[in-house]
This record gives sequence, structure tokens and C-alpha cells, in this order.
Amino acid sequence: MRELQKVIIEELGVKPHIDPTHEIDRRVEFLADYASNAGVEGFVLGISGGVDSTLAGYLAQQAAETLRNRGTDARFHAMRLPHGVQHDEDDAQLALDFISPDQVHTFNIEKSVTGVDVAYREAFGNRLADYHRGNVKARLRMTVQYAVAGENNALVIGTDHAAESVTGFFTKFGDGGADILPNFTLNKRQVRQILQHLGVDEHIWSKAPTADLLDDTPGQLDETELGITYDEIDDYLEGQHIDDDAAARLERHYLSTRHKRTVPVSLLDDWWKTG
Ligand SMILES: Nc1ncnc2c1ncn2[C@@H]1O[C@H](COP(=O)(O)OP(=O)(O)OC[C@H]2O[C@@H]([n+]3cccc(C(=O)O)c3)[C@H](O)[C@@H]2O)[C@@H](O)[C@H]1O
Ligand SMILES: Nc1ncnc2c1ncn2[C@@H]1O[C@H](COP(=O)(O)OP(=O)(O)OP(=O)(O)O)[C@@H](O)[C@H]1O
Ligand SMILES: [Mg+2]
Repeated sequence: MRELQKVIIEELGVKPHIDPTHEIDRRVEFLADYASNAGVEGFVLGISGGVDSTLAGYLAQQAAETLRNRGTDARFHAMRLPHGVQHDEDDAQLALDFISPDQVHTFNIEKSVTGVDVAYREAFGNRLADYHRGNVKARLRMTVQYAVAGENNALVIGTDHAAESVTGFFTKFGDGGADILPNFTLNKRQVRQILQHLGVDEHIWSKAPTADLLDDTPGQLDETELGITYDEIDDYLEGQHIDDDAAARLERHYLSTRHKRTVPVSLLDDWWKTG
């Protein structure tokens, strides 16, 4: 195994094989125990229709029910956060049907994004690039989820897992801005494996991942932008040998996004001087 591969697998806590029932139970318990300890009354999470939020949303709903069985009046607030009309809205509805959350709130972020567009043009005289506007969408979704969490004494759930964390393929302080990460340590095929085990519609568990942040290319696949497949990422995280070029590309993504996997850098840090 490559030297850096060992370090990454250790840092992200990935196991080559999982038992879905055990993984579900320990993650639900983690959410419920943490919430009890923090004195909060529930969870907030955007449901996109993608694989990651379908699993995290299911775990959040189970944790809310666990807390209620323990006598705490907890709720899971699932949020639809489309930008205008989402091209795969049907998938988001399928995911919600499966999760069956206590509450569903819909907040369309399009007006807020347009507000940033207008003020940006007034300030700088030009249009914000589609790519950076995509990250504004992710950060506005984070802002809205924190508003709902504040109003309901709840925690914001993040959907980051090992196969996303390793490439830093998330918006810093956008979808990366959250309080608790129930999918962490899993790679992408393990997220799918758990959903399949739970009996989710195949259309959802087998769905190709998309950040879906760009207006110019709606539904652009993550793999297209990353230049590496999730199968390669998953194999690497399971300690398997992958093509040297793919491994090198993956390790470049990992090293260039270390700032996203830590608190803001200060004078007391020196992690950035290596690698
Ligand atoms: N070395 C460094 N040390 C400390 N901070 C550093 C830094 N380099 C950049 N930065 C900061 O980080 C910013 C860039 O990071 P960021 O704003 O995240 O922007 P960036 O990494 O360019 O974009 C986010 C990426 O994730 C993708 N994405 C977004 C959302 C969801 C998903 C998904 O599938 O889940 C994927 C998106 O398509 C894009 O490829 C810079 O503007 C700068 O402020
Ligand atoms: N349109 C949306 N409505 C609600 N939440 C969203 C939306 N788009 C993104 N999110 C939130 O941002 C998170 C990050 O997006 P990401 O694409 O990584 O995950 P996903 O869509 O759940 O799964 P996949 O990676 O398989 O597409 C989502 O899990 C979800 O919580
Ligand atoms: Mg997605």
C-alpha cells in the first residue's frame, strides 16, 4: 500500500468491509447520545435527492425517534432547498418518502442567490462566475439550515463521508459547515450498501453523485469535475491498489484541500508546512 494511502485510511477511519446493521445502529446511537448531551431537541438537514442526504436523513429520523422513546421531545426537520425548480425534484420526493421525516420545510434559495448576484454586480460591476455562484448556493443553504436550527434548538447535520472528505469536494463552510457528521468513515459504495440494505428504491441508491451547483451545467457529475471515479476512490480507501495516475491525482486533491479538514489556520499551526 502507498505510504500516504495508509495515513489517509487511518485519518478517515475507513474499514474495507462493513456490517450495515451495525453501522446503522452505532450512527443512530451517536446522533441520539450527542444530542442528549448537548441538550438539543433535534436535527436539521437538507434533502437533495442524492445518496448522502438520503442516508443521513434516515439516520436523523431514527435518532429523533430514539430520543422521543427516551422522553426527549426531539424532531427531525428535513429541508428542501431548491434553487428555482430542481431538475431531479422527483428524486428528492422519493428520498423524503423513504425517510418519512417529522417535518419537511421548503425554502427556495433562488431569491437569496439573486440578491447576492444583484449586490455583487453593484459592488464590482461584473457578474459573479457560475462556479463561485455555485458555492454561494451551498453557503446560503448552510445559512438557512442554521437559521432553522437556531429557531428549533437543533443541530445541523452534515453529509460528509470518507470518499468526499478525501478529495475536499465540498464547499468550505457551505455543505462543509455543519455540527455533526453521521456518514463519516464510510466510502461511497458503503453509503450505497447501507441504503440498499434498508430497501431504498434502486433509483436512489444507485444514483450518480452530483453537487448540482452550476446553472450552466445542471446535474454535472462529481466524477467529471474530479477526473477520478468513486470506484477508484473507494478502492483506494479500502487499501486496494489503483492505477498510479489515479492514485496520484487523488493524493493531489487530498493535499490541496487539507485546509478544508481543519479549523482555520493560525500562528499556532504548522500542518501546512508539509506535503
Ligand atoms: N491553502 C489554503 N488555506 C486556507 N484556505 C484556503 C486555501 N486554499 C483555498 N482556501 C480558501 O478556500 C476557498 C476555496 O474553497 P471553496 O470555497 O470550498 O471552493 P472550491 O474548492 O473551489 O469549490 C468547491 C468544490 O467542491 C464542489 N462541491 C461543492 C459543493 C458540494 C459538493 C458535493 O459534491 O458535495 C461539491 C464544487 O463543485 C467545487 O469543485 C478559497 O476561496 C479560499 O478562501
Ligand atoms: N437542492 C438541495 N436541497 C436540499 N439540500 C441540498 C440540496 N443540494 C444540496 N443539498 C445539501 O448539500 C449536501 C451536499 O450535497 P452532495 O451532493 O454532496 O450530497 P447528496 O446530494 O446528498 O449526495 P450525492 O453526493 O450522491 O449527490 C446534501 O447532502 C444536502 O444536505
Ligand atoms: Mg448531490
